[in-house]
Amino acid sequence: MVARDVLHRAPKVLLHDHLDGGLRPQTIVDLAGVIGHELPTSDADGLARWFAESCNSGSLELYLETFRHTVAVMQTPDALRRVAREMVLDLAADGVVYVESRWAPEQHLTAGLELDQAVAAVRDGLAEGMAEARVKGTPIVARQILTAMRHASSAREIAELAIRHRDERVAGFDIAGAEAGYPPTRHLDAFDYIKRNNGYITIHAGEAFGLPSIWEAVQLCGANRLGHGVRVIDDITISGDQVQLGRLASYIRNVRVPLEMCPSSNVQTGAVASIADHPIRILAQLGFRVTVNTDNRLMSNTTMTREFERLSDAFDYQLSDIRWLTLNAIKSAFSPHPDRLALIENVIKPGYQTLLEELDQSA
Ligand SMILES: O=c1[nH]cnc2c1ncn2[C@@H]1O[C@H](CO)[C@@H](O)[C@H]1O
Ligand SMILES: [Zn+2]
Repeated sequence: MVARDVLHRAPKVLLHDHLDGGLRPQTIVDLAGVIGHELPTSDADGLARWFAESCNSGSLELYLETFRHTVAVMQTPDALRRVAREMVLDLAADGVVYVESRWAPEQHLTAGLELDQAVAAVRDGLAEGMAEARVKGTPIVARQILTAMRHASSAREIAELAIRHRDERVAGFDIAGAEAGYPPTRHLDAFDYIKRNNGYITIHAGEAFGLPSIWEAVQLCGANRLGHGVRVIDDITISGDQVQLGRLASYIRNVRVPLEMCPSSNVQTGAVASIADHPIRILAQLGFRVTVNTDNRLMSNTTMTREFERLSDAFDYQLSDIRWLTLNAIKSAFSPHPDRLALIENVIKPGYQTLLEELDQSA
């Protein structure tokens, strides 16, 4: 098991974190006060508990209902900028050196914002957060992923928005929301648009629904990464020390499709029974391109440090395992290859080297 302090200091990479799932409780209270939005409680600690408890139902649909409150307070450029800036600062303080933060612009238009304005507000918040983090000595690279809601019909418009802003810190395109009943192929035209424009796609798939969703995402929609993807385990048969991969699982492993796994979130929505039962362990052993993510820090009352701590507890992961997971993540980022190499060589490898040497000396 790796000590919390070591995990905290280790450079970390976060590919799957929802901007509207990571607000500071006090910020929700502040912003709700300004617009007169009614919250379950106006006490920040009480609100943090309310989110975490409401999200423990074992149902993705109930889990998603809580976003009503965070989305409600993120409807103006000021609010979006503040939330984005604070997200960057909170992650930098947790030792995250690279983040792709996702959110669904179509959910932020109720006060009259235009899609492009909303994206610009988040871009400005990211820039402010990065500049402040650099001054604090905790540099971080922050980008956004634009999500379309899978039950809605704006996906093509959001795909165009993502391409239009790709040179302004928009790294890629995603779909999220309730999975059962809303297969990825509902939005084929959006994915097609992204592909034709050489953009990048991640798809929430294999979380609340199984292999057909994963297959569509990868083979019909051209997903470069899978959000969660936990159910790929359904295509793997294990009996004793015999392991048999089905064609889909083999394909995903062979072409190195990154799996954005979110352990705490998966337990809350019932995708897995417990951290100890999480398929991440076996998938990592089998050599899948596994990454570790927070999904929604507010709803899961978590951080990257905490996710690694829980895995390290459950599976006796060592710092070398955390390093492998982090390298998987940065290799899978939607940023230019030379930028990723620079982060690996200048930040991630040296960061782990220092920590590993410290651990050696104290052993
Ligand atoms: O784990 C998840 N699975 C599916 N959808 C999610 C998850 N977490 C958040 N969202 C959805 O994504 C929207 C944009 O950020 C959120 O508003 C929420 O509805
Ligand atoms: Zn998610």
